[in-house]
Amino acid sequence: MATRIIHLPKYSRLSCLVKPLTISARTFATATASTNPPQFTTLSVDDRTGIATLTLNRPPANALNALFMGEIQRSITDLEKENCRGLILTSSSQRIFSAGLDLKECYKADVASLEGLWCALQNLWRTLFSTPLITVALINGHAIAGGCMLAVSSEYRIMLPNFKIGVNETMVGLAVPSWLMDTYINIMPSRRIAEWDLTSSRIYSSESALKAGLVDELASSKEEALQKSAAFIDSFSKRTLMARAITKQQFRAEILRNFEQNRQHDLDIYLSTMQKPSMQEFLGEYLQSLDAKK
Ligand SMILES: CCCCCCC/C=C/C(=O)SCCNC(=O)CCNC(=O)[C@H](O)C(C)(C)COP(=O)(O)OP(=O)(O)OC[C@H]1O[C@@H](n2cnc3c(N)ncnc32)[C@H](O)[C@@H]1OP(=O)(O)O
Repeated sequence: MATRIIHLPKYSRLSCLVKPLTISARTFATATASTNPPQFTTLSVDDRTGIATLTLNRPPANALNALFMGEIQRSITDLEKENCRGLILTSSSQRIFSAGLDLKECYKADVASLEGLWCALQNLWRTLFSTPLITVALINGHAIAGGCMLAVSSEYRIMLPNFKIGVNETMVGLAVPSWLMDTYINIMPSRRIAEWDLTSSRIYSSESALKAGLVDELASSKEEALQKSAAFIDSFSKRTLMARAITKQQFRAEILRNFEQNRQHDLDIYLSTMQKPSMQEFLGEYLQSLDAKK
């Protein structure tokens, strides 16, 4: 699908409202900046509605590596500049929305690659979480860990039935970073449940995720989910876009500030955990167990 960029009237330009965050040199060094055409995503924009659909397309599992995350991040930034109104994030797979971080790239990787991966995750999260665009995750498959992060960083979640969603971070031996904890708490009805979920690596079915408030709606097909996503974005009239974007920004500002203050520390924790021999040993076994399912 070709990328088409729409031009909305000047008053709907939202990107100018967002006070730029202080971006460290590291961000630029690791943002996988490239002029290459997208490899793992397709982006389409409906000229009539101003709604963009970004489709994740890195088979088989939409596992998040640095290049893929950089691509998603850049698409969001481009859409902001071009005055797009809303963004629907979905998957080309009929089974997997995203399986989270690419664990195959965490296994026996050198420090520079691990650092590139984690910084790309940080940068993608910051862009998605802080965007003034109205964001909907159309979860048409399993959404695990980093996949769940994409969903909970969005403002609204619509999921198809019979899939799994959740954060199994502690189970794989990684602590949930505080900024992602905050992101999860931000959408869950209770902090207590959020703590329970994240400490116990709880994985929900679509149906139980709806009951728990982790997702907002279920849809029986992707078509229905697309309609519901558009209806959510359309529920905000053009007149309210600026006010809502500023209000969203205010709600999320403290989480973003905490992240900026701790991002180096957060990276250090990830690097030291990943380089532990026991962690690498576990990863090798875990990857084998995924393969053994066949
Ligand atoms: C809000 C807080 C968020 C905190 C996030 C913190 C930072 C993020 C950390 C992470 O994301 S760590 C990654 C954790 N992810 C997992 O543990 C998922 C593991 N995968 C699965 O459980 C299952 O694959 C699935 C997603 C439930 C799908 O199951 P299904 O049976 O449909 O497919 P599979 O045959 O298992 O997998 C297909 C294919 O994909 C490969 N694969 C799966 N997951 C990953 C992965 N994370 N990284 C790399 N590759 C993955 C799997 O090996 C198969 O490959 P092939 O054998 O077909 O080549």
